[in-house]
Amino acid sequence: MADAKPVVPKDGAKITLTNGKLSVPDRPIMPFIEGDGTGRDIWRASVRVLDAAVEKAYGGKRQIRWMEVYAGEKAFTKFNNWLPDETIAAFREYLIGIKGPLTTPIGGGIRSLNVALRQLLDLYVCLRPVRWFKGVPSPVKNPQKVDMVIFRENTEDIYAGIEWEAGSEQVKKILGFIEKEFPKEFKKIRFPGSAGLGIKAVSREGTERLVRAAIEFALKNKRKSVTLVHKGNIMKFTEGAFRNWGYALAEKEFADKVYTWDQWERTKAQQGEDAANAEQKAALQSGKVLVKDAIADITLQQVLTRPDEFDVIATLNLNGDYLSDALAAQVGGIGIAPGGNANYVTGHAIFEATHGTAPKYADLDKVNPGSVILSGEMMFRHMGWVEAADRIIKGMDGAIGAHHVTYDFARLMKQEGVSDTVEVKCSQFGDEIIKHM
Ligand SMILES: NC(=O)C1=CN([C@@H]2O[C@H](COP(=O)(O)OP(=O)(O)OC[C@H]3O[C@@H](n4cnc5c(N)ncnc54)[C@H](OP(=O)(O)O)[C@@H]3O)[C@@H](O)[C@H]2O)C=CC1
Ligand SMILES: O=C(O)CCC(=O)C(=O)O
Ligand SMILES: [Mg+2]
Repeated sequence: MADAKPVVPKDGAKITLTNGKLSVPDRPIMPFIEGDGTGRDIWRASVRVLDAAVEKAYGGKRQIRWMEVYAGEKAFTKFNNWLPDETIAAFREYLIGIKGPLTTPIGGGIRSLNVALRQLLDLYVCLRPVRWFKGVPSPVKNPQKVDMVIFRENTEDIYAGIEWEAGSEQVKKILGFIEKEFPKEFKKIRFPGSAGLGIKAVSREGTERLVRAAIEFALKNKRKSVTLVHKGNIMKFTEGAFRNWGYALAEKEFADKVYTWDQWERTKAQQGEDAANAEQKAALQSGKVLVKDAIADITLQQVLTRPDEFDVIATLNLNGDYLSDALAAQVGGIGIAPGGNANYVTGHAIFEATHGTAPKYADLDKVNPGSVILSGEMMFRHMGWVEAADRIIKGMDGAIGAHHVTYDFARLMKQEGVSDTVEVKCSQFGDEIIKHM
């Protein structure tokens, strides 16, 4: 079996990070994973758009040197290995990369390769901006009110993959331990004989680095608020602790730049509600960012009914997963939902769509490549290649404005009575974006 060592482009150079500052050469080597299922069609369309944006912006002065690295079905077929060490090493060495979606079997089989990549590279922020592009069909009346940026904790929570199957020797051992050491809690396990078990680990360090990144983003981008989304009323020492550590971090590290609902509560207890309201009003008028919190279930209702009350959202891994797909629906769907996974200290980052491999559409040249293309747009902006990023936005606006769109947008546009809608293939949507750059 061949080894999975990537072929390094000869005239490319590495992106590096020195004293927290990215240094991007004109021909950066960029590792990419094509992805499973629809990933193949999407990548083919996306790479053309990304290259065209760079060409139009810099006329040959800058070019990406793509370097394929392997994971998922392609890696397994070629190398009998779902996630070769060489792939991790390449993302480590070249700092920034991009990937298509990878399949994860349900209820057994391999654990998520997507999650593994995030954990192995300690990419603790999953950043998923959700905003509406003019003309994108939406199931809600005011999609322009949706402008949120999700900071999803990416390395902890129930996603750490510490689980044991019902009936296994491991479960029997753990249950025996709980029964002996924590008999009161053991009694709360309704059907111990047939229960599977999972561990939800949420730490202060993990929370603090995520919330710090969210607040820094809000300050840098002049956003109004950061909402800590949790289910802390039920899961007190994990999700509740996330809320409490988040507030404490905000007040400790950003005292002169934020106002928190915890402060409001304390002032209310000491001086009454009017004083607390006046204090909050003055703080916000002076330009401070409001740090507040919301319980996860009602959040899912309120992001729909009162989207303008949400801006930056900092949340745990599972909540962030649910929220990102739900919010994507409001701005046209998962076909246009980009993202990035990053470690803000080491500089490592892998950009990827929010959606998965949509296997029923694999190799039909049908789905929307928009999410991966916009993930590339985020990547260019992150690299400081803003002119190329702007070209992508211009191309996307133009293609959508011309109503030449993939099936997902066409379906919604037809429902909205947009009579000149033309449904195009995945590859053709890429052409449309390039045409309008
Ligand atoms: N980061 C990653 O790599 C991720 C991987 N996955 C994995 O992907 C696999 C499939 O997961 P599944 O739950 O079906 O979720 P998917 O996101 O793959 O697909 C769900 C539905 O979303 C719509 N959709 C997805 N991608 C696009 C696109 N590019 N353009 C337009 N519409 C799109 C389709 O809707 P419709 O049917 O209405 O047309 C599709 O049926 C699983 O193995 C899962 O684990 C899932 C999420 C993220
Ligand atoms: O890894 C997977 O298969 C799913 C991950 C996912 O849904 C996500 O990160 O949004
Ligand atoms: Mg998801």
